[in-house]
Amino acid sequence: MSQSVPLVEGNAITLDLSAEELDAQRDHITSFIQAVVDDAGADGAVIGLSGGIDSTLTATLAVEALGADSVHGLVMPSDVNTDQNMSDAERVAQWLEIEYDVLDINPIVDAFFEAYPEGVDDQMAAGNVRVRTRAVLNYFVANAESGVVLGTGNRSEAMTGYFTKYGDQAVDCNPIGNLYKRQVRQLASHIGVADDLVEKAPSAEMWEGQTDEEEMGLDYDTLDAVLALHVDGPFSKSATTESLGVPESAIDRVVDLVEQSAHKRSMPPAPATLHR
Ligand SMILES: Nc1ncnc2c1ncn2[C@@H]1O[C@H](COP(=O)(O)OP(=O)(O)OC[C@H]2O[C@@H]([n+]3cccc(C(=O)O)c3)[C@H](O)[C@@H]2O)[C@@H](O)[C@H]1O
Ligand SMILES: Nc1ncnc2c1ncn2[C@@H]1O[C@H](COP(=O)(O)OP(=O)(O)OP(=O)(O)O)[C@@H](O)[C@H]1O
Ligand SMILES: [Mg+2]
Repeated sequence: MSQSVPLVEGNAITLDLSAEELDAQRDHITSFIQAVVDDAGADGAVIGLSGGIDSTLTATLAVEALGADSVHGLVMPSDVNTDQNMSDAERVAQWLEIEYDVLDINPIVDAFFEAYPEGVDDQMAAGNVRVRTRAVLNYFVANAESGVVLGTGNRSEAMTGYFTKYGDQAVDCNPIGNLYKRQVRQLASHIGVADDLVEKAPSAEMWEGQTDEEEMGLDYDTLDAVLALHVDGPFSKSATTESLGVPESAIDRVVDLVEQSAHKRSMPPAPATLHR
């Protein structure tokens, strides 16, 4: 199955995967996780659990790939996480029967804020500190337990740069990185994740009340379709506009997000070697 060529029948876009395709994705991703852990010579995997669908699906597939004894979940509340999400994160760990710890990141984040109080009122800067603090803890556990850190980034986030550089992106692999967000939900539902988790509004929870769709100014179904048709696929701007019935401004917004975030998808550049 190709992710780079969207399926279009007439004017209907079928980003949706069939049951056979979802089974194939399930096998493909679990094989990928096994290969990453084997190649690293690691004993298992560490994953942050947020109660959101990306970490829930990734953890579920990791358990299928490695066994529950080889997956360690970290639930890392801060004062801007909802109790509902944190209890959902614990519920997922219990459902999967994996070892997990609840690590309060507030004291760590506060230490950063005390070190540089000038940044505290900058919602984005402060939110990114929360995200990067979790990355440090993921690697603390991975180093100590000879594990790899499983990322939870999906294709829609990767393409738009909707992640914190060296934060939730600081991982050893992204098992669901080939799936658009809509397909993440489909696969999660297909493999038996509870409906309330599949249907929950996506949120980075970097500040109170944040939702992905509000911040991006786009709903995921539109974003995914524009990515699949126009950015990954061969459709022109006008053909995409016509097929989806969305304004050109939505296409421009997506293209802008993709272009502006190019720096997040490559290694930090250095000047070319000067020959002596
Ligand atoms: N052109 C360029 N070339 C090289 N580096 C460049 C650059 N432009 C910015 N930078 C660097 O990148 C920094 C900005 O990037 P970054 O620090 O990531 O911060 P930024 O992209 O401003 O914010 C992170 C975004 O990701 C979203 N997010 C984060 C975490 C999780 C989730 C989620 O869905 O769960 C979503 C969050 O809501 C926000 O929209 C700048 O401070 C600068 O250091
Ligand atoms: N409070 C938290 N505790 C542990 N891990 C977290 C927490 N918040 C975020 N993470 C990690 O950061 C990842 C990125 O967050 P993101 O919001 O994109 O994914 P999600 O919460 O799993 O799904 P959704 O996008 O639907 O909310 C999470 O999947 C999880 O691995
Ligand atoms: Mg989330």
